[in-house]
Amino acid sequence: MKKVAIIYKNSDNQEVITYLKDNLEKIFENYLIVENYYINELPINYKISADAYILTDGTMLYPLKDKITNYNNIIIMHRSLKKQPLYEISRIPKNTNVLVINDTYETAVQTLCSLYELGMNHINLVPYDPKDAANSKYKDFQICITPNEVHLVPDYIHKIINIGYREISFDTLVSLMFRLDLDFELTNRNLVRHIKSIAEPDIYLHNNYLNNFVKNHVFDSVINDLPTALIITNEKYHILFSNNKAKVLFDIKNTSSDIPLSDMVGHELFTKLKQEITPKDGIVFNETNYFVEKTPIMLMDEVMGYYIILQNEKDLRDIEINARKILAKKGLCAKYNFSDIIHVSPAMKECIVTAKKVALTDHTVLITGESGTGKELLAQSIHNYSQRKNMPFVAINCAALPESLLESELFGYESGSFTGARKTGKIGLFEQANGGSIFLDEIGDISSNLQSRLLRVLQERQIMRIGSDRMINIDTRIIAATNKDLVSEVEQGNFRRDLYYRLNVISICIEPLKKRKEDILPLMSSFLGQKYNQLTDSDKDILCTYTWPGNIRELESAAIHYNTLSMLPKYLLNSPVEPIMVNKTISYMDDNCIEMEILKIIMENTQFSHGIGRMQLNSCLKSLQIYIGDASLRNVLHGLEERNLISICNGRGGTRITEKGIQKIKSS
Ligand SMILES: Nc1ncnc2c1ncn2[C@@H]1O[C@H](COP(=O)(O)OP(=O)(O)OP(=O)(O)O)[C@@H](O)[C@H]1O
Repeated sequence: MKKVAIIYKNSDNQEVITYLKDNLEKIFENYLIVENYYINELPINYKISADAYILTDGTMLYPLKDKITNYNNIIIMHRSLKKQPLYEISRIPKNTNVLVINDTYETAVQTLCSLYELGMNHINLVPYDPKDAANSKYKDFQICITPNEVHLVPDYIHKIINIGYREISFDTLVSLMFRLDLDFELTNRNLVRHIKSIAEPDIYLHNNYLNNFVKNHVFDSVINDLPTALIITNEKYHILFSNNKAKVLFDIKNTSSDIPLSDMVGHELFTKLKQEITPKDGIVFNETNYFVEKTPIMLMDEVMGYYIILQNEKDLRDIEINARKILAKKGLCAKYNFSDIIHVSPAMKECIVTAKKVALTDHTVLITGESGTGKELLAQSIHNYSQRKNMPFVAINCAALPESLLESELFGYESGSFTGARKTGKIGLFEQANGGSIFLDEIGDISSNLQSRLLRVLQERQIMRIGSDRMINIDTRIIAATNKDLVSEVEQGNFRRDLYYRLNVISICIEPLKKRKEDILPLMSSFLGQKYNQLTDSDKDILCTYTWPGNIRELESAAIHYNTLSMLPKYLLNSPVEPIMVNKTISYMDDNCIEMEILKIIMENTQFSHGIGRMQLNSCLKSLQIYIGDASLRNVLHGLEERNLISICNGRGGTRITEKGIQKIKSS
């Protein structure tokens, strides 16, 4: 604890003396004790021993010449007025004569000067001399200002403005704080409180101090409460600062700086930290993984020190999980990963290989495939495999909304831009997905107006809200999907060619389930779990031979049916679309091979006068162990006829090969 001596000329005004002592002790709390000394009472050879001396008047320096041990720590006390009463003084009418009454003429002059310094110069202030109280020159005054010396106010004064005892000025307190090394959080906080109650002419000093206090306070608490350990060292790796996390991690108890870092972190880690560290290098300390970053602190070309950040790998992962939870709550999160895509087929494998490659870039992706083949699943997996995985994933089905609504959903709008628009305006999905990905499902269904707006987004990477004239930059990866044949849509003039080229940067086509039958049973097994073992061979045959027009979505429904009722849906059993299979094994011919086999049989059986009937054709197929139902066969024949490969005659004429059909067989 430090000792401060406040030195007065005499002990006449005990109330002020007590007030100032209390004032000082209140601000510095337990860090100092105050003792009062009065020059007129000091014995001749007495030496005042203290850490700092506060003189209430500069003229006291001379008489104190031999009584003070350390001249460097003398501070002349300045005084300040309280803020509150100044308002009342400012309302006194202009040019009014006002008496300033204090315990002495000198202190009255000091108070008067303080008032003028604070801008109270609209009134005529006159210092009062208590020793000359009878002087008639004071008799005309009706108003007085006094710092708590009400008992000295003469009777003829009508209005007394008591401004209370003057406080110790801010500069006096700051000077004391620095000289005695009392720059602590607590003293600073008390000083800030004190500043707020006093009025001082040097407002810049106040504001500077306050701003610095706020800045330091914020920096301190932010840096100390950081979830990462932070150490600042000098160029010799001596610790200058360590935040709370670093103190706990390395058991840094000594608060004084300049401790060698090696003493705290051990030789092994110190050697690593001294080396060049690439961003996010990993180290192990106390069996925990940390990512380390080391940045030199430069002054001109010289390294002055380093700041080192260590981040617990698990904390990082937790942050990631939390961020995902928040996005998930808002529905802006991709759930699926590539590992969720169940497949064994080479076709799907190839899709995933391509998708993984493209995920690591920011290119636009176009996913095509029939409905329910897993386009959204693939889109989500691409997002989650990309650098953007912790940012939003926004999906929208472009076919589900009318054009105007889709436009406002995608681009957002400014407040009041159309009837029914929200007052606050609305942020569009492109903006919401900023930093992440947007999945535009059923892109083939958007109107020509939206096609041109989308083209602009793809080209400029900027959007403009409806009703706004301001372009907003967006950093959103676009993944589009469609079950339409976009090439033929372009040919028919339904889809802009330029937009198609912009979208079709990398395209991934997911085959329908009927073309990757190997995936059916693994998918079913995953949907059914344990119950899969109850499927009979015949059930499996049915599953594998059905053509699944609804693809995996339909397969999922069939699994739910089986799970609930322990049987496959009836429509599968009685399906008009009969199985097409070879050798009853789970290896299947694709539609093209079957067509070719049928074409060959028709050619072999085409005579001048007649062709081959369906019954005969089917038995020929069976002899080749190709089993195909009548409805399916009719479909295939119809397709071949449409392409002029065969001709079908009614009645006994049967089906015959055409010249084009023969050419097709020859060229196969
Ligand atoms: N390979 C797969 N493994 C596991 N589940 C899958 C697979 N493919 C699709 N699914 C599931 O099938 C359902 C349909 O998939 P998804 O919505 O991704 O298809 P889509 O092609 O986007 O359909 P649409 O074109 O109708 O929007 C989803 O429940 C999805 O999880």
